[in-house]
Amino acid sequence: MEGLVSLKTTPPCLSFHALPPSTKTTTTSARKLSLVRRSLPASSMSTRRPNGVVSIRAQQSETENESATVSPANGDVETALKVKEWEVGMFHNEVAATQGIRIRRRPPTGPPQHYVGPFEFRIKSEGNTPRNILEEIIWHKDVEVAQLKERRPLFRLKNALDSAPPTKDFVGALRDAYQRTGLPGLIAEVKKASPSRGILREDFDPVEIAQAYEKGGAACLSVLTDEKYFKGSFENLEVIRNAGVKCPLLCKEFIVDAWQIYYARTKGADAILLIAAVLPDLDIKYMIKICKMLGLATLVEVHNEMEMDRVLGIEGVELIGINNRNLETFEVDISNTKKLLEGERGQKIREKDIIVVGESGLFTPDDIAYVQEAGVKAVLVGESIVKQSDPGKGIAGLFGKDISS
Ligand SMILES: O=C(O)c1ccccc1NCC(=O)[C@H](O)[C@H](O)COP(=O)(O)O
Repeated sequence: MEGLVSLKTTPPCLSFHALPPSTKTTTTSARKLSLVRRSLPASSMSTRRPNGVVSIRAQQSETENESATVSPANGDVETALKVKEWEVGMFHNEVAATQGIRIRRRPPTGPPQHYVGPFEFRIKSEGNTPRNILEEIIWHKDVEVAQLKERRPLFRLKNALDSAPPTKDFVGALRDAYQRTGLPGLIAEVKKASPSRGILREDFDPVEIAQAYEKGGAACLSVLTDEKYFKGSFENLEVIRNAGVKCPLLCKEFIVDAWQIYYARTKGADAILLIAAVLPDLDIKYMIKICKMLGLATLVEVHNEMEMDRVLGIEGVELIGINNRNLETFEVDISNTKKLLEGERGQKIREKDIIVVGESGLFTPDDIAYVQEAGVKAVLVGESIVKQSDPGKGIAGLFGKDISS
């Protein structure tokens, strides 16, 4: 534990004995926790601390620390589950690293924000500070999804899933648009803000923007649902779907858990984004299967050669997005699309009849021509069109011609 940064309600010298009696450990609960820990695989018995399980004093012995973490108020089972959940997160980080994935699912030393009884405090260390914005988003998402799942467990979504109308054909819409116009099919993004650009549009009406995009010739729409970093929401997805928009809808979310896919389906999604920089192969395979079962398309997003090679090795991928934005540094370079489609990779993509979507940083007809020349049959565009007073007309500006008919 490297440093206590801020302490909200906690006394200056935080120690186990300073805590109210309700947070003290009972001998039985400590014994039960130790049994749970013993039942975990040997490889996972590291000294790192589990999420939500806090070691309070830097100099405490391991036994004392464990005692201090168990709260009878929360219950033994809850504590045991937290330990297991944390172990799974750590295992996930390890598997991901073997596939060249640099984004860790969870902070290796536990979250910076801690709660013990009525106390809340922050501990900052190298191990709980995200290395870049994508990692920060993912750590936040992991916690957010755990809370959402608790409120709406899968079995509660069942009715909404059973009564959801059939999904629309996302891939078919892109193919049709390409055939109709001879230009890449447009996935137009309903995007209010982004971490790299801040607020893109103050007068943001998701339905108005979606309808303008549809009128302007978009084949599909992408709706950002992340609230914290993009000021999007699942409500936006739902209102756009319920407003009678015919374009298939991509749920633009940072998926870390299959639960989000089911939830997106209940909110009107027709397609889901899976980010290879975040998800190991096994997760991608599993999630593609779930999507297929639910009638959803998947757009699997890559940023570099290694991710492209991994994704090309996965069966059942129909759409690959090449993001020109480095999600770790924000740098945008549209030549990334060209680089990843050269040589054998491009050949494999054509053989597999995969549609490639060029994503991010596309502003002009020349940009569109450049990525089309590189081999894309679809593009995903946000900033350059959402910022126009009439986003529909912005589409004509982007393509250099009216593509609505
Ligand atoms: O847009 C960002 O700043 C961003 C930051 C971190 C992770 C993802 C981010 N964007 C998601 C996207 O991929 C874009 O919204 C999408 O490709 C459209 O890009 P653009 O046309 O440049 O708005």
